[in-house]
Amino acid sequence: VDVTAKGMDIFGKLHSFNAVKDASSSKHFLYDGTRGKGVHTFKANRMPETSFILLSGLLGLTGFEVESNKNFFYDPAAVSAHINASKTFDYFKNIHGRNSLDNNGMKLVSTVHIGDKWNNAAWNGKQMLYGDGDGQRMISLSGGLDVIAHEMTHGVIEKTTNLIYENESGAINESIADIFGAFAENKTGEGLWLLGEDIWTPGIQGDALRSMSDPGSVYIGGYTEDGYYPDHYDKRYLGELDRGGVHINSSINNKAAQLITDGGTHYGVTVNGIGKARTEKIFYRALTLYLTPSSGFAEMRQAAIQAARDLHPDRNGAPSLEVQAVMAAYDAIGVY
Ligand SMILES: O=C(NO)[C@]12CC[C@H](CC1)C2
Ligand SMILES: [Zn+2]
Repeated sequence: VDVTAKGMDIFGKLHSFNAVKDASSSKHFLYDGTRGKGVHTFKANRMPETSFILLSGLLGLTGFEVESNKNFFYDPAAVSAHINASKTFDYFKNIHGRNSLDNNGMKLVSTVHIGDKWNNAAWNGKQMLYGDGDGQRMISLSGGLDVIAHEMTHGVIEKTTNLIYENESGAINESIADIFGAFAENKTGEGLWLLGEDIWTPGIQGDALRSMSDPGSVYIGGYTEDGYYPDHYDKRYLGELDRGGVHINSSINNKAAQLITDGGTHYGVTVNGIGKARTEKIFYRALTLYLTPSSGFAEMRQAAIQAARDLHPDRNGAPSLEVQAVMAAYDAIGVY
């Protein structure tokens, strides 16, 4: 039976959400049958992430039902994952008309409390997995809506272009995950362009895992020449660490997306921004119609221009403002 349940998220905020009540045991579970084929959230009781990722990927293991006491749920990490998965489902449905990750209502399965103080989250091809963080570097990653939407976008990418997860195509994969992570979270102000800011270093305010508007403001250590995330194609990481820099070079395309949205001058190139509503449609169309599994930065530029031209045709032979913004943004990050 679909019921409305309540619970606190990891920030102590109270939420009401859909759950189901087992008729016989009258226990409630974190299953929301109102979105696609369902949003179902489990817990792993700190099973090591390596075995969980393997078993869930291979055998579809999902972990244990999260039970409530009457209809109040006392597992904040699970409540956060459940709420944020639902919000991301609604983002793809309402903004892009996409019915879950596969556009066929695919059930959204998440499992929290994976590993012991695991500072990470992952999409394993079947479901979302969340660590609790170590409490210093990160707290439960299910509390970060941008992180959850980032992971779910990996699922969307897999069901559409399936960009190869290494080198340039992997960086575009990561960047698209960041882009829709940011747009689904839809914060106003600086938080919009920060990734993981809600779950990153609880002791320090204002920092984040990555910045899309100012990649070079986040230190990444010895990967790049200056030790900071790159904000230009000429500064890309060319080594083989991080599967050829997928989480490093993604920042270059992230900067292009931020310039297309907000506008700005970058390395002397000025972009006139077109806003979030048009930018997110351009990237969604580029992802679902024009990118291919091996697409790198040059192909990303062409796909975004073509998508922008479809949505905002040339007028009297001149490119629309939206197409001009895309071209200028990719010029600004050195991708021609
Ligand atoms: O970029 C990622 N995965 O590909 C991250 C790294 C930290 C957040 C959770 C997982 C995002
Ligand atoms: Zn990712």
